[in-house]
Amino acid sequence: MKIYHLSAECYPVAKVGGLADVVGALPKYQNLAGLDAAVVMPFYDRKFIRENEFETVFQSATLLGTRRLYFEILREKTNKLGFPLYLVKIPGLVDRENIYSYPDETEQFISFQLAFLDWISYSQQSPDIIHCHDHHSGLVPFLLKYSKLYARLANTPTVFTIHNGQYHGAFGWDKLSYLPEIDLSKTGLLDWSGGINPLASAVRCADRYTTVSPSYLDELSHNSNGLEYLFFLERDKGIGIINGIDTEVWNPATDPMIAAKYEALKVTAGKKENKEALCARFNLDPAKPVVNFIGRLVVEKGADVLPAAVETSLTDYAGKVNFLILGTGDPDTEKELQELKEKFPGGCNVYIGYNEELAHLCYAGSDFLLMPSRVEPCGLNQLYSLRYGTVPMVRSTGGLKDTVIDFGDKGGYGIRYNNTSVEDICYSISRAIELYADHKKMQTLRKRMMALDFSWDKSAKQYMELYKSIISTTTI
Ligand SMILES: Nc1ncnc2c1ncn2[C@@H]1O[C@H](COP(=O)(O)OP(=O)(O)O[C@H]2O[C@H](CO)[C@@H](O)[C@H](O)[C@H]2O)[C@@H](O)[C@H]1O
Repeated sequence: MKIYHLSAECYPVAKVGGLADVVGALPKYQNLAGLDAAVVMPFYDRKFIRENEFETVFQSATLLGTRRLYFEILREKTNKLGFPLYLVKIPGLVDRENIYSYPDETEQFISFQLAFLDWISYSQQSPDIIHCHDHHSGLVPFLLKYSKLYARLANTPTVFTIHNGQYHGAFGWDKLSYLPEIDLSKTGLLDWSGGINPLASAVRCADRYTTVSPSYLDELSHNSNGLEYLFFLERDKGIGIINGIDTEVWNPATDPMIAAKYEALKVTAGKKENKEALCARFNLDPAKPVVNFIGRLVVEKGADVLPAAVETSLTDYAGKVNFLILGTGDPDTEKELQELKEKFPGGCNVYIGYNEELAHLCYAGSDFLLMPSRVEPCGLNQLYSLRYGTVPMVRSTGGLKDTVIDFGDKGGYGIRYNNTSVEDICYSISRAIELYADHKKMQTLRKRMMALDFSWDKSAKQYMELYKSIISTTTI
């Protein structure tokens, strides 16, 4: 079965967050299971691409309105990621350093999708499934079905996965001319609230859509930044499949990015060594619990309440807890966190920026991982923390609800709370401090967490079943 995954991110080529982790891992597991899965993504001026060898497998020109854009499809020569990796390069438009936030982002992602479709169309390919991820590739299901240019591919089965339903990639109807000739009676399938909405269009036009956890599928009809009614209407087309993690990249027994490798049997000693390295680097006290936050400093992740929650905890439980925050995002939150670092030296430290290696050390060396997310479609951080024997402290939402059981419940191992609020976070911190003091309990929980299996095997199987069910219905 031939599958193309289309995505703006893919680890280790270009990563901003969890989308990259999923697209960098799922195809690998699919190939191990006997499928033929490849990734197609935009070209970026980044280290991985500069340092690896690529060959041009196709070149042509596509039309974006009246602009004629030359493009190339490059393929990584050695399949070193465990799957074929293809890059769409369009000089001057899709060849820059950053992944997001250029003023012509709409033009970038539309032309990326058009070049991909031109390539498979002109080179007479017939993939069994085109699997699109998030809004950056959300126009593909519509274009396949309703553009005359791609009529040969009109019955190609498509799956659309929503990693983040808050971003839609919407743009105005004045840019309709960027699309090739389409069936104008179908333009309603592009529209939401008076604009072209790639996420909404993909939900309607893909054969099936998936969310990265079952709970998130339920939540989208209550909270999806204006698409609630659409998700209510299209509920039956959706399926929630929880993300897995790449257990080769995230493995404390072999991880080259941590200070000391460890297995479940030696978890106490292994974490101690990593914690000492982490505390030495950030001037924290290894005798106290280290509570860590890793992620984008945005409202979705509850980062705006972090400064007040950390300050209140460090005041109310003075001398009993340390905080370490690794993230980047909203400038006001960054500033408030930096101020806390000055106010509580030795109690709180902050690393503003993106640092993959440090993230690994944090999962290994922290005792608790705080995730007060308002929205969390799946969440990978809590899965990584479980793998490294670090207790996740999560707000009960989306994938966090589906993957973390409170240690007060039977078989539990994490800390759960209901609200993204200073009160709930501080109360959870008090529970963490108490738990940390009980060495025996901590050891039991660490072993329990490390024995959990969140590898891709089960989820990859669910995607395979989904593909098969779509193929069997589209070919009848
Ligand atoms: N400053 C920093 N330095 C180093 N590493 C950092 C970092 N900030 C974040 N990371 C890393 O980025 C990843 C974040 O993944 P998440 O799944 O938690 O969130 P994200 O919101 O990006 O993904 C969206 O897509 C994924 C995948 O489907 C869903 O799990 C999630 O809920 C959804 O919001 C992790 O690998 C984390 O370690």
